[in-house]
Order: sequence, then structure tokens, then C-alpha cells
Amino acid sequence: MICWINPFTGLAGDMLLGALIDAGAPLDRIRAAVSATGLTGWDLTAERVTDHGLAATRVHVEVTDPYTERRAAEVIEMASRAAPGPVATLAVAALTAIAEVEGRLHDADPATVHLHELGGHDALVDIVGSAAALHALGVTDVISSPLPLGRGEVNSAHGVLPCPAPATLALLTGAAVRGCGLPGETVTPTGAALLRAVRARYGPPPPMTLGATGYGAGSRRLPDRPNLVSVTLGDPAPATANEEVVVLETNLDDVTGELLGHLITRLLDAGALDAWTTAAVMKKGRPAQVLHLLTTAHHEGRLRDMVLAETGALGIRRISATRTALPRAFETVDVDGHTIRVKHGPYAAKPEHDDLVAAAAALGLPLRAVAARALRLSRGGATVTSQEEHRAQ
Ligand SMILES: O=C([S-])c1cc(C(=O)S)c[n+]([C@@H]2O[C@H](COP(=O)(O)O)[C@@H](O)[C@H]2O)c1
Ligand code: NI
Repeated sequence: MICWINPFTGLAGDMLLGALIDAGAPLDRIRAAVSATGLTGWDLTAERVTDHGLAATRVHVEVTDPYTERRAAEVIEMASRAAPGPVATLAVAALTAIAEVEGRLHDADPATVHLHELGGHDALVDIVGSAAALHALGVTDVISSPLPLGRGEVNSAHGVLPCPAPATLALLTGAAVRGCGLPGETVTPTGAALLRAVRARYGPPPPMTLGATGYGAGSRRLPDRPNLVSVTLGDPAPATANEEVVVLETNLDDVTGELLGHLITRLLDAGALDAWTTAAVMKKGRPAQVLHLLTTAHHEGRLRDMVLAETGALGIRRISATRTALPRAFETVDVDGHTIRVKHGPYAAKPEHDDLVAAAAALGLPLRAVAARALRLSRGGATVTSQEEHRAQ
């Protein structure tokens, strides 16, 4: 399931949780996931509100336990007890990202860094709750519009901080953002950490069959617009038909295997969809390699020049082709503490080879044993990630 997030005025953990509940995530499963962490002295309720005339869900975390500040390791340990397993994996990823960032910002050990608001009940409920909601909705792939960053200041346990808060900025490294001119904190560290944990991609809605849309309300009221985030669920569009591609080919009888290996790596890094060689016997009985390269018209010229410059070949063929690419989604599973991405197509699922190699080496297990466990775990679980073609294998 695809989840496209539109953070119209910003994104906080409670806004995302409210939007996911509004889109159909059941509150009892979210409460059960948080209860499994062992957190006490809290309650989670969802309220129907309207903001500038738009109906939305606003969540409230009521806290009766006065002990709300914790060290990072303690919060991560609690999140690791969330249930079911994929919820814990996602929540731990978000809190580990917060701990790393806080450690860096405060020049402290990420395990023992003291979390103020971010170690409180609200943050833990928002993070575990959002992970549970994504899992309950079967979300495997998260895409977000660029995040609007506000300006000015925000009050925190650290004192007055600039907006965006330092933790938010650090957690958003690699994310698409835009300045929106709104005063105050529009994106919070918890919202940013959740996007990072799900390995969100950024951009417009991908091709999909539209499902439910949910609206989550923030705690602030803005003078001229609703302070909402929307999440839209959708099934990946069926096979992308008739994608026009170009195949470039050249016969090479005077280059080394070393050069060909180097060239293929360069071509893939430069945007080739694929690059490979086949053995051939050329005129005068010369053993040779045919270099093949799949690309789009957009990259064609640059890649053709790269082949000619690296090999010294005096010519190259061009063949127009049509390819059918099936939709795919990535899920992550945890095999004994090692994250394995599992690629799901419409007809088959396959663990990523590089992840298997790393986990098998660390665990001292045969590759196929780790692969079998990853596939077993992947059937029930859904945390997850990028729909893009990975070139990891
Ligand atoms: O709790 C900590 S250590 C903390 C660090 C920082 C830094 O930027 S450093 C900022 N904050 C502020 O606390 C609240 C928490 O927001 P959530 O909605 O994400 O729980 C927010 O205003 C942060 O800017 C806390
Ligand atoms: Ni801090």
C-alpha cells in the first residue's frame, strides 16, 4: 500500500497519527501497540475537529505519570517492546535517529543523551502509534510532498530555539523542504524522525489507484488556513506499459575485463537503467565482448559519449525498445538485529542480495538460511519504503 503525505502546513508526530486514524487505522490496535512497550500513565484519544471548515482527526495524549524525561537508550528499549515486531522495528528506527541527532547536537553519547520533550510520553505514543497505524493500514511505501519549514522561534526545555529546531533540521537531512513563511514550528523532530524511519521519498503522488484520504489536525490554529496534514492511501498502479527506452551496443575486441568492469560501474552510476556484456566471436575469429546499455533518451547522449571515450571504439549502435516494468515496493524486516530489504513485485518477493550478504556474514549463517528467514518474516509485516528500482543487486 502506498501512503502519500501532503504536509500542507507542516508535520508533527501527532498530526501524522491523527491523519492515519482518519484514513482508517484502528485506535484499539494503536493503543495495544503502545501498551506493549510497558509505558504507563497515558491515554490516547482521537477527537473529530474542524479547522477552517475542514473536518479532521486530532489526537490527544493524556499523561498522568509525572516521569516524562528519559535517556535515549531507555526510550529505545521501550519502543523495542512494541508489538507486533514490524511496529517495534519502525519505532526503534525513528527513536534511534532522534538519539543519534540529539547526541551530535548536544555533544553527548547517543545512548545516554537526555531527551527532554522527545523522551516524553507524547513523543513515544506518537511514534509507536504512527508505526502501528502504518502497519495496520499495510503501508509499504511512503512518499511526501516537500516539507514546509516555518521561521522564528520555539520554546523548548532547552530554552528558546530557532525554527526549524536543530533536531528537526538534522533529522531532515536528505529530505525535500521549502520555506513557507509561516511563523513558528511547522515540522517537529518527531514528524521528521518518522519520515526518516520509513525512508520516505519526496515528490508528487506516484501512479496509484486512489484509496482513503485522512486529515490530521495540529494543536495550533492558524489565522488564514487549516493546520492539517493529509495522508492518501493507494494501491500501486499496475504494470507501467510501453516505457520507451534505448539500447546502445558496441562490439569490443581490444579492451580488458578490468576496463569493462570499471565502465559498467560508471554507466550505472551515471543513470543507465542497466549495463552488461555478452561474449561474441568477431571477424578473424577474435574473441570479443558486446557491451549493451539500457537507457532513456534523456541520458542517452551522455552515456554514449562515456562509452566511446572509455573504450576508444569507433562506433556504437542504437536500438529503440519498449520495456514493461512491473510495480515494486520495498519492505524491511529484521533478522536477528539485521535489516533486510525485501522487494515485492505483483508475483514474487525477493530479499536484497547485498543485505543478505551483510547479515549472513555478521550472523555466521548460510546466505539461503538468512534469505528464507527474511521471506518468512516479510509475509506478515509492513514497514516501509521506496518504490524505486534499487540497483543493490
Ligand atoms: O527533547 C529534546 S532533547 C528536544 C530537542 C530539540 C532540538 O532541536 S535540539 C527540540 N525539542 C523541541 O521539543 C518539542 C518536541 O516536539 P515533538 O512534537 O517532535 O515531540 C519541539 O518543540 C522541539 O522543537 C526538544
Ligand atoms: Ni535536545
